[in-house]
Amino acid sequence: MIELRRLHRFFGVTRAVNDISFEVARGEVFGYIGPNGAGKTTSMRILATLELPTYGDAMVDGFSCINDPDRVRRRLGFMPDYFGTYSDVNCYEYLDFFARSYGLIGRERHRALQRTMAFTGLDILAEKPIRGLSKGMKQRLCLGRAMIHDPAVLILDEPANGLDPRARIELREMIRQLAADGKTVLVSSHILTELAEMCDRVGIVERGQLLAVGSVEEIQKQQQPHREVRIRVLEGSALVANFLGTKPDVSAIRTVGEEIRFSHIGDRASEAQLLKELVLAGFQVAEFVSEVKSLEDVFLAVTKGAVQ
Ligand SMILES: Nc1ncnc2c1ncn2[C@@H]1O[C@H](COP(=O)(O)OP(=O)(O)OP(=O)(O)O)[C@@H](O)[C@H]1O
Repeated sequence: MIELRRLHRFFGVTRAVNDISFEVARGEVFGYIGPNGAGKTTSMRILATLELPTYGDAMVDGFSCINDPDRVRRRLGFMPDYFGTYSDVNCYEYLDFFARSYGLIGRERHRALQRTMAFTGLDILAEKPIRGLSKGMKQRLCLGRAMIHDPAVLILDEPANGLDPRARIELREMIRQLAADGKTVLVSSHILTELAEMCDRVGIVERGQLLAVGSVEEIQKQQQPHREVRIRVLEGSALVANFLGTKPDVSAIRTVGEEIRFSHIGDRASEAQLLKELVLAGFQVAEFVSEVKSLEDVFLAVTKGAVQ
C-alpha cells in the first residue's frame, strides 16, 4: 500500500532523504524511527503530496505521488507533527469542514462524521470549542481530520508527541484498531519504546538513510544473532549445564545456584524445542526466559548519533 522507491530529497547541501526504499503491506503498522533531522517528516510530506522528491518516487496504493497526486490524496490521510486548529469552532464544525473539503455530501457526510467522532471518542465533545480541548483531545481531533474521508492509508507524524501516558496508550490502541480494520499505517517517532508494541515492522533512519528495516526481532537478530537465555530448575543445575553443553547452538554456559545462563543461536521455535528437550530429559524447569534486545537497544546499536 505504501512504497518508497529510491527516494531522495535534497535541500541545498542537506540530504534530508538520501535513497530510501521500503514497502508497507495492507493492514500493517510500520514504525518510522529516527532522531531529529533524520528525514522522517520530509519523506512523509512527499507521501502526503506536500513536497516533491529530488529523485525517486513514492507510491500509495500503486499511484505515484508525483504523477497521480489527486488519486493519492483520496487514499491517504496525513496527520502532521504541527497542525493548526481553528480555535473558535467546535469539534463537530471542524470535522464537518474537512468532510466538506473532501467533497462528502448529505448522508455520506453525516455517516463519516458519526463514524469518526465515535472512533476518536469525540462524540461526547461535539459541541466543545477547540480552544477548550486538552492536547490529547486535540490530537484525537487531528487524527479524526486525517481519517474523515475513510482513507486506506494513514501517515501519522509523531502523533504521540506531548501526550501523557494514558493518552499514549489510548492512541496506541486506536492505531492498532485502525490496522485491524484493514488500514495501513505509517507512524513516526523518536520515542522508541512507544513504537515497539504497536508496530509490525520498523524502519530506522538517520541522516536521510534507512539503516535497518524489519520486525524488532529481525533487526535484533541482524545486530546480534544470539540471544541470552536464563533458566531456573528446581534441582540438578549442574546436570542441566552438562546437557546444554552437548547442544551445538548453545555456548557460554554459566551456573549460579539453580540458575543457568547461556547464549543461544536460533529463533523462537528452536528455543521452544530446546525447552521441550529439557523437560523430556526429566529436568524440572521452573523458568525459561530469553532476553530480546529492546527497541531502544536495537536503535542504539544501529544508529551512530550523527546529525547533518
Ligand atoms: N524546507 C526545508 N529547507 C531546508 N532544509 C530542510 C527543509 N525541511 C527539512 N530540512 C532539513 O532536512 C533534514 C531532515 O528534516 P526532517 O524534518 O525531515 O527530519 P525529521 O526526521 O522529521 O526530524 P524531527 O524529528 O526533528 O521532525 C534536516 O536537516 C532539516 O533541517
